[in-house]
Formats: sequence, structure tokens, C-alpha cells
Amino acid sequence: MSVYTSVSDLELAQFLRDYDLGGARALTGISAGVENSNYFLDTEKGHFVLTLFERLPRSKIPYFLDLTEWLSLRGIPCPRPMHTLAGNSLSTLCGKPAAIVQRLRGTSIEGRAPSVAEISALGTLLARMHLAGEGFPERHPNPAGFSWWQETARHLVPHLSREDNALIAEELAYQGTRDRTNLPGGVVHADLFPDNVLFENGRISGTIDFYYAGDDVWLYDLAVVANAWCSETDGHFAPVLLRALWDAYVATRPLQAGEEVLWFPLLRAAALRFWLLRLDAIHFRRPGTITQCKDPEEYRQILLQRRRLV
Ligand SMILES: Nc1ncnc2c1ncn2[C@@H]1O[C@H](COP(=O)(O)OP(=O)(O)O)[C@@H](O)[C@H]1O
Ligand SMILES: N[C@@H](CCOP(=O)(O)O)C(=O)O
Repeated sequence: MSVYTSVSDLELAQFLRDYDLGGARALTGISAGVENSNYFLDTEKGHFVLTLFERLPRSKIPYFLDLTEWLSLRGIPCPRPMHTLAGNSLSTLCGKPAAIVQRLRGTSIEGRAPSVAEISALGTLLARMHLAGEGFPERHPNPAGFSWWQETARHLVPHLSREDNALIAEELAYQGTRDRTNLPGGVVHADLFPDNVLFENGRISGTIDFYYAGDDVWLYDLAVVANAWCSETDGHFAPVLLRALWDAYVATRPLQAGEEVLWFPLLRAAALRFWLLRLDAIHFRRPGTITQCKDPEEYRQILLQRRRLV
């Protein structure tokens, strides 16, 4: 269970005095998630999620809280941070940076394929999220971009087979020659996998886990979603789902000239990113964390399939 820091009743009561949320009614550890200590928190005034940040440096956290506040104020269902009486969204609990955010309703579809209606809703929401992020004043270049791929690939060399190292090197060389500089972009979620989207009655009621968000080209975010939601177990695309995702996205944010030509390279980039991330998680487990390692092979297959498209 991913609760690394226990919070006593007394500590919670003192912490809540800084907010206008009333007294605590229940605090329940959340078992999913790997980065932070998360609790469902019920108070006299509502239902919330309490997060103690275990790894992110304090100075990096306001970007994510400000972003989710910005997006939620613009109609994107994501966790709106609560403010203290002094007006801060970031606070301190048990000596760690901590925040209380709105608890969103709904459940993820993890473990089953999405319906066409669900994937259409996701395409629309992603496009709305991109447009809603326009004007967000804080800049945060995607920390998992090209330099991160190169550095991660370098660290992994001694741990991988000759074939896998060659595949990664080839893909990096290919990606290095794709010019994305003129593509439209802005804020991207960059990890909108099925476990990070909540549905209620067929509608999207929440998007969570913005901790990989940053600035990048928008179509890259759609590529992340396409690979994560529209792939069969052998890495092939499920064409009906992919079409529904694409159509819904472009209906809300019509593509600009020059974007579509980079779609296949971006699908490959998104596959490489998550293959490397999963390899990194397996070969360099962070001490003290309960890492739910996801299968890197799934993303190697997706990368191989996407390479056949170009
Ligand atoms: N704002 C929220 N509303 C409802 N459920 C949430 C919210 N935030 C997190 N959760 C639940 O907590 C789990 C872990 O959250 P997540 O952000 O993925 O954790 P971590 O950052 O530790 O990886 C999610 O799978 C979801 O079930
Ligand atoms: N969605 C990624 C894993 C990212 O980790 P998270 O637990 O922080 O969402 C994957 O499937 O590899």
C-alpha cells in the first residue's frame, strides 16, 4: 500500500485548522499509486484527497497544483486544490509538503477495453484540456523529452540485450531527425493512461496524476493516449478505437498544417518513452518505494508495431 507516512489524529486536526474544511470525519489510506502518500479525507465540509509529497522537491510542486487549479476553473474535471485560510494550496504535514485536493467521483476502466463512446469522450476531453491550458502562465518543459530518453537509454545499456540496445539507439537516431519545432503545443498531461481517468455514468468525471505534465507538442499527448488506450495485447492498434479517438480529438481541436505528418513519429516517440520508463523502473527501483512495475515488453511490442507504420 502506498502510504509511506502515517498521519496521527492530532497531526491531522492541527493541519486542518489552517483550512476552512471543518473537522476530520475519516482518513483512509489509498493503496493505488506509487509516488506519494495519498489518503481519502472526509471532513465536515466534503470529500477530499490528502497528498503528502514523498519525492518531488517542494519547489516543483506549485506548478502541478496551479495547473490543476487553472484547468479545473476552465471546466476540465481534475482535482482542484483547496487553499488554506492564508491562501496557500501547498502546506506542510508531518514535515512533508502536503496538499488537500477535491476528491473526484467515478472509477477507472482499468482492466478492460474502452467502449467507442468512452474513447470518444476521452478524445474530446484531451483536446479541451489542451485548449484550456492555453494561457496558463507557468512554463515547465516536458522533463521526459528527448534528453531524458537519451540519458535513460545510456544508463540502461549494461542491463539490456544487444538487440534492445540497438533498437533503442536506432529509434533515438530516428527521433533526433524529426523536427517538431513548429508543431503547436502547450500543456500536456503526458501520462493519461486508463488508471488516470475516472468515468461515471459513461462520462469522464476526473483526470488525475498530473505529475508528468509539462510543455510539449499537443499531438504527442494524443499519441500517448492512443498507444495506452487503443492497443491490442500484441501492440497492434484496435482501428475502431483509434479512429474514434482521433475523430473526437480533431473535432474539438482541428489540426494545423504540418501536424499530421508527424503523427507516426510521435506514436513511436510515445512508445519509446514508456518502454524506457518501465525499463528504468525495473532496473533502477527507488529504495523505499513500493513500485508496481509495469511490463516493459508491452511497450517494446507497441514500439515495434508503430515502427512498421512508417
Ligand atoms: N482527486 C482524486 N479523486 C479521486 N481519487 C483520487 C484522486 N487522486 C487520487 N485518487 C486515487 O488515488 C490513486 C492514486 O493516485 P495517484 O495520483 O495515481 O498516486 P501517485 O501519485 O502516488 O502515483 C488513484 O488511482 C485514484 O484511485
Ligand atoms: N502510466 C505509466 C506509469 C506511470 O506511473 P504512475 O503510476 O505514476 O501513473 C505506465 O503505464 O508505464
